[in-house]
Amino acid sequence: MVSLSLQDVSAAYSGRQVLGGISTPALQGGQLVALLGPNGSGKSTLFRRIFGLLRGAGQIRVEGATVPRPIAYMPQDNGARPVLTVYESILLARMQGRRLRVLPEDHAEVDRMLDLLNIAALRGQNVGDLSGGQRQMVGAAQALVQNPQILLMDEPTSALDLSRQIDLLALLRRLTREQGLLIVVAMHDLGHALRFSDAALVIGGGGLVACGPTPEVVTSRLLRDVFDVEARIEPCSKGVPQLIVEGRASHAASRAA
Ligand SMILES: Nc1ncnc2c1ncn2[C@@H]1O[C@H](COP(=O)(O)OP(=O)(O)OP(=O)(O)O)[C@@H](O)[C@H]1O
Repeated sequence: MVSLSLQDVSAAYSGRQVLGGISTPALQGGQLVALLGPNGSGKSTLFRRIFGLLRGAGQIRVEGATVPRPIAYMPQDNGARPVLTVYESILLARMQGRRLRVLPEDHAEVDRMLDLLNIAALRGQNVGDLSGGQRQMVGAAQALVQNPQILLMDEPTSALDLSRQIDLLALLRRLTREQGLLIVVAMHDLGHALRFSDAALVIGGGGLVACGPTPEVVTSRLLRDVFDVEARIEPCSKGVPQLIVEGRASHAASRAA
């Protein structure tokens, strides 16, 4: 099974360090890991560093991979060329790092992704004519069509309506189980993190705040200390943990003073 571990990893832009000293235990395939942290804490930066788009100190270790390019990355803005059709842009993503000789199985994989993500109706449309949510679904298809063993997804549900957020996260979790994939998803919705992720990696203040099983990491205390939110976590009637938000922690503290 594939695994990813970080040892004392840092990242900088033009000499300005944004992240430092990030170490994690081996994140094992078969899991969905939520990457959490406030705006500007460095989630996208950490993805760029892991994917090799940024240099820095420390070690990024991938073990157990059985393909030459085990990692795929879905950035926040997928940068798909607006003049390409949805079908062409997914096919182009599949061909990354390979000679441009399209095989019948490549077409079959693109068709499979269109069906899997329920976007087959968009196949002939230009990417430039899509809505934000539709573009995001195409971005997910572009990442998945590469058949990675580790998938880094930067806020893949931020433009989706609620039912599509649930569908996509449930699909991603199913793929981790069925294919032994390790999927790391940067997200702001801590309720979704509680519901869909196995483990959570939290960054803030330029470093790692916590890494471990989600119910142990995403707690009222973390919400208060890292996100400045007063909240309770309670199981619903089906036993799924729910986040009940009361307000900003600092406002509550200043009212009490
Ligand atoms: N290309 C860049 N050049 C210089 N600084 C950058 C660049 N990209 C990001 N930064 C800085 O690095 C820090 C971390 O940004 P990053 O985008 O990684 O945060 P994030 O956690 O993904 O934020 P958000 O939740 O808002 O998407 C911020 O201070 C940001 O200004």
